Amino acid sequence: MNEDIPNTFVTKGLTKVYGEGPAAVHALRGVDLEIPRGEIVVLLGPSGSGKSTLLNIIGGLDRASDGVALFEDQDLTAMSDRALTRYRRDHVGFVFQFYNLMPSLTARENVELVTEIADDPMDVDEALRLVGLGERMDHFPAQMSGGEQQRVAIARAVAKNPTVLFCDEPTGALDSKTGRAVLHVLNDVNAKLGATVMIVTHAAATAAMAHRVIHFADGAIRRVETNETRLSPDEIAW
Ligand SMILES: Nc1ncnc2c1ncn2[C@@H]1O[C@H](COP(=O)(O)OP(=O)(O)OP(=O)(O)O)[C@@H](O)[C@H]1O
Repeated sequence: MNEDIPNTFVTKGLTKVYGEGPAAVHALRGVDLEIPRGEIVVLLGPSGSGKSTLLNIIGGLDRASDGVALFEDQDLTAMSDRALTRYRRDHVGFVFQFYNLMPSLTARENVELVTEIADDPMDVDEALRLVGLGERMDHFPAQMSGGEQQRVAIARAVAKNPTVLFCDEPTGALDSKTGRAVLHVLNDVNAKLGATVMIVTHAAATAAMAHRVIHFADGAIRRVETNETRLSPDEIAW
């Protein structure tokens, strides 16, 4: 993390076109964006409006067609594949709707998969305690509820001490109680570790816990709001 740079991400004219000619899909149509360091940012918008595409590009999983995406002072759009892989490994944690845990490994071993290759990892037990699974470290995914599995996935993502945590529909498969518990964990990760947290969701009420809310439509940003007061996940109407 470079403390002298106020924004984790800056994008200028970020454009993504899938396919060519009449079949071309304009997923991002020139997105200009600033994501300040250490914020929780929620991205809202209709299905197909480009939210995941943006996350994938600034998360180093996909390439832009045009425009610039800066992470701190590094231009992701100019990086080699190798540099992009290193960026992901050193700085980025991902949490998806489906947890992608290894079924044959315990919670602790799933997290160790990441800490073994990370530069400056957290202690594995500490990461599992942070998500409230201190007592479940030796359990396998099949022995856990959906919310618990998602918390293992979050522990795995945060254990490498990421600069930024990307969450694509992190509560999409969860009931309201477990969804809230997962949002609490994301709040804690932001507050205690200082990670910038970006959440794509269809659960619009989640926006109340964010510092900043970005509304997407048709591959472009329509509106950015900042919340003067933020709600705790407990106060969010589901
Ligand atoms: N690999 C791909 N090839 C072709 N088109 C794609 C690809 N990925 C996404 N798209 C298209 O790009 C547009 C933006 O998709 P994206 O997944 O970013 O939207 P989204 O806002 O995240 O949607 P959702 O809320 O449904 O996840 C959509 O029209 C989608 O069909």
